[in-house]
Amino acid sequence: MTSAGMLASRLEYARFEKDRWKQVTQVDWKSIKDENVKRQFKVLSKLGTAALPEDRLEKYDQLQSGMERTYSTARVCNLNGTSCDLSLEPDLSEIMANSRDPEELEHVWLAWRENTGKKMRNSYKEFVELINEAAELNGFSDGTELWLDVYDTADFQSQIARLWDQLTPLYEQLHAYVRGRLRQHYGEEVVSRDGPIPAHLLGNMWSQSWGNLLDICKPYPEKASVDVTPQMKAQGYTPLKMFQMSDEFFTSLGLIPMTPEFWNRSILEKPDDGRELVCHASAWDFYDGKDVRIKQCTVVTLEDLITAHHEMGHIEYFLQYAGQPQVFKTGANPGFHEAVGDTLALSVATPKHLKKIGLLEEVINDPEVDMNFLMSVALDKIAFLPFGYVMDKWRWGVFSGDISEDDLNCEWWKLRLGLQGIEPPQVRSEMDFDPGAKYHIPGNVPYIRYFVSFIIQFQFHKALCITANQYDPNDRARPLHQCDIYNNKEAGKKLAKMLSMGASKPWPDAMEAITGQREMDATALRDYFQPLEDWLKRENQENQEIIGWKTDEPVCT
Ligand SMILES: C=C(C[SeH])C(=O)N1CCC[C@H]1C(=O)O
Ligand SMILES: [Zn+2]
Repeated sequence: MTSAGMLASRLEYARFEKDRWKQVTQVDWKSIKDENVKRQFKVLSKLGTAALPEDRLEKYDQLQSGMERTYSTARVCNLNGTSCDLSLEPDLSEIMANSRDPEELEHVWLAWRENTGKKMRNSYKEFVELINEAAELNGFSDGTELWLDVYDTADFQSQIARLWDQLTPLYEQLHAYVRGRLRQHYGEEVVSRDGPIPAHLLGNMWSQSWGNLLDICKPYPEKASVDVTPQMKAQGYTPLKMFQMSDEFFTSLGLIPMTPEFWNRSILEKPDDGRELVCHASAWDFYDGKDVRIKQCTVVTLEDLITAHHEMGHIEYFLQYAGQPQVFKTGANPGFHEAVGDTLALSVATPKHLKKIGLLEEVINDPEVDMNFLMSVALDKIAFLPFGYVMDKWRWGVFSGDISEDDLNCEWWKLRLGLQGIEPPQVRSEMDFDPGAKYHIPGNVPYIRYFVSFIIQFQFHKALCITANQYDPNDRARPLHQCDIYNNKEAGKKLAKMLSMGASKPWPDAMEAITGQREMDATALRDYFQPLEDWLKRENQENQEIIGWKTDEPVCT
């Protein structure tokens, strides 16, 4: 469909939404006794960006599709300039993951931002005005209030701040250890003893997950690591096989199998016919209980096998709540939708499960192999937390006006330095717009959902592991990080019960259905990583690593 065609259908749908909204506002729905019906009206009483006058909505869509197009068509040159057609997926992501040449990493890091964020700065400023205009038309103060309304939680932002405070000590231990290993690898000239970590050395274009540094950060380098990418390639894995394996995990729990429409209509590999595609992985619901699809430019790596489970989690959720009224066909809150696949992936990534599926020859019951595994999970899950927070803490500040439009980039780097303890390879300025180098900013996808997901997926995992008799808090022989719920129908039943609720009840009810708790709680995450946290404290003490980082060096002027 052309962008003009997409625009026309967007406007037509906005007209439909506005008509429906006008009808709803004429009903005294707040006095309806039936809780389920009242809840449906409450959802329909919010209009979102469709409240904008048509010319402003058209501008909103034009700005967003323009920024997304800039992002998804960006190409950069390699270090020596012999090729200038490198795209993010797979080229630049592969370099950021595997290159150990600081000069090449710095070049790719800078070139990507030059060709994405920097080109979007003015569009984004105008886009923020329209988000705030839509918020006010919905009776909210700004875009932040509009975005957080879906959580229906009065003190949501302070709950997030509290969760991050609880997890900062663990993050600082990991940060100190990783900085130490990177300093050993690259030398003190490149990585200091007490400063922030250079962002381009962390194995990922946005420093959001550090799992690609396992070769440098493995606690016991001489012992097996669980990055089974080589075995996947050696066994001739294909993207299709990766999704079939994920489907098999879901059905082993008694959950709903992927539909024929899914297999016939999904795009599981980057097309090689020159079609431009937004390669960022996504899952799509066509709301008929059968037509569900994934679009993912999958490569054969463990990282993409985990992402495949992440996206299949969205699909399973779509299928489970297909019987709900239309307005309830979504997650209990956006974090729930992001947590489903990751929860199952916590079982898939275990050495025990990788052996079951033939990707690990043997699982040596060796505490050092175990520590290597825990480190691989922490490099993704713990490293991610401050990034997940920064992405929306910055946008909340921009929408509310706490961050002025003249300070967009330097306020971004103040948060990146303060919360993540990372610094850019070169001092940045307000000529740059580095937030725009991350898909979810031009794509206008709220991000705190992933922070919420990384907390609650451990609550879900812990509850399902207890149900599957794979974890007993009082039995050290069965630690949480070794749990694999594969094939357990009881755990599957408990998960399905929560998923089938969709958004028909407030999210604490859905949380209670699976965990017995009614709030987000970081205890399960801390329990999972306890053995690693103890190890990190000993290791950092032995190596006299400094915990924390200096913030006096300018990162943006
Ligand atoms: C996989 C998706 C699509 Se819903 C995604 O955007 N994620 C999953 C983890 C965090 C975030 C990212 O890639 O930045
Ligand atoms: Zn997702």
